[in-house]
Amino acid sequence: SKQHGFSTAVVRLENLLLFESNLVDKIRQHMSDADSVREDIKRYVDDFEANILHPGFDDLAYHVQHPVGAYRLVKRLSQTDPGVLTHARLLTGVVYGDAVIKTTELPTEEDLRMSALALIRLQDIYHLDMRSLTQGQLVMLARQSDGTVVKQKRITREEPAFSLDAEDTVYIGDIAYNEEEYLNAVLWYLVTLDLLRGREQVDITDDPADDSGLGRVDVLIKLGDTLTKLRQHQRALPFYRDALRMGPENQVIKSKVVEAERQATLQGNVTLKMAKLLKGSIPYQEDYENLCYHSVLRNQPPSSRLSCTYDRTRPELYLSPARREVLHEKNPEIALYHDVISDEEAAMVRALAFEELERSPVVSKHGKVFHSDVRVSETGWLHDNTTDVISKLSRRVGYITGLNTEYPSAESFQVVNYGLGGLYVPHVDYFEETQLVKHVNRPGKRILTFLLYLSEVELGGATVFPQINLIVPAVKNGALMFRDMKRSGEFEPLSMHAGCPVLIGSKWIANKWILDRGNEFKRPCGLTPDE
Ligand SMILES: O=C(O)CCC(=O)C(=O)O
Ligand SMILES: [Fe+2]
Repeated sequence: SKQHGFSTAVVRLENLLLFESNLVDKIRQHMSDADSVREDIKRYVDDFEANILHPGFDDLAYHVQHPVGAYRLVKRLSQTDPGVLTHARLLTGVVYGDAVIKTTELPTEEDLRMSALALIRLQDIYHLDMRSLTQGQLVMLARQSDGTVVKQKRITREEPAFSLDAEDTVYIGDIAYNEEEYLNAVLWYLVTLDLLRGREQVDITDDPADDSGLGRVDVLIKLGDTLTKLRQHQRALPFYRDALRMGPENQVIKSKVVEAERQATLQGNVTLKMAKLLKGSIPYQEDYENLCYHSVLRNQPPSSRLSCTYDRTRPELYLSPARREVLHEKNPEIALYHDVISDEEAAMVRALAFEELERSPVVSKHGKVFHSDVRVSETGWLHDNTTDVISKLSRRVGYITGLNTEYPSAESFQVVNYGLGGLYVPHVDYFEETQLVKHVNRPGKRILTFLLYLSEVELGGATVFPQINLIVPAVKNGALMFRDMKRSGEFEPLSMHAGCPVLIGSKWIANKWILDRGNEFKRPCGLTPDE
């Protein structure tokens, strides 16, 4: 599989959009110099401007940090003829990236599919109102157990407004259906019907199919089929019947109605609850999703501020103490440090890592390394000797933690940029014996995680600990520290943690894992074995 893509690291989309806006500027210039350009180039420029330029809105990055804006960009470019961009580049001399690249790499069909999955995931976990979502607005719903909406919270800026049309929403519904996420598919198909209805009202021609040929009948059948998959035959029936009304001669629809009627009768009057199917492979999935949902709904600093102290325990920290906020006193000890790194340093780390970024791996129970949507991000490793900035930062982590951070007592920095709806589901950072894969960078056991937040995240992307009910917001330039191993040398299962899906933003972090090697004597035993 491909080692990177446009939906697995938001920074790639940011770069792509910068390149495009530069390119379009130059083409415009070219045109105003009275040179004519090819018709397809003109169309490309118009399309770009219609999608990206919003009067009074100059935050270019926001377009791709917003999941609907990003989806639109990926879709537009995955359908753009690469030849057009190649020609435009030759015409203007604008380069993509640092070097002149022969073929401009554009988002693919797979990128579009992953962008759709991101929207499905975000809508699901953050309970986003569908209709608002199609208008590019993120509105969180709170539902009571009986299904009534009790609270709504709008969480996005008003400008710019991106939108999804019926063609988009039915495509996303199909992606959900193919992933067997039927409950999600129903939502996307329902909003598609809604959009088609709205379109019919403004459409004077009485054509039930829209420009793309998508008709109401198709969507009604999809709804019926999806509800059938959910064994909701009673609920499927009205959709099949509506479809039949629009095409009374259609034998396929007729038989669907008959079959649904038969199944509904068999089922009797019991209405099955349409509950979300937890696939069981994600530990603490419900707690995780709840914590993530609340982290955005509340959008406030850490819930438990036990104490905040200035760490001056070491002379190196005396002049510039790291502000230390204790989030969990022990078992495991968890602290948030503020202003560990400067804006300039963070920018430098991001830039250095960019060249190294590759799709993030996950390690199975049996030590197999693979890619999965339980971890949507790209990672790049930075050795201490990369530059002075990195070695200085590594030493600083050593001062703060009181542990040795020099190889082989610690791993290199693992820098991460999350993708669209990027997340990392609950996991522990330590490796069990069965998982010990050969890794040159990991000559020991992980005893402590030091996680630096290298960017602001506008919405979402908190770090959460599902077993101890703790939310840690991604505080730029701050660092989260926790123990993966008890002082006695045993694993600390309560260190299980996760990265919540990024709703809006480009989330960057850097992990420094400190190993037992060479830190044995700096890791005195606690007073009790479980400490
Ligand atoms: O991004 C986060 O908040 C958590 C990341 C994490 O747990 C990891 O990279 O191991
Ligand atoms: Fe982790």
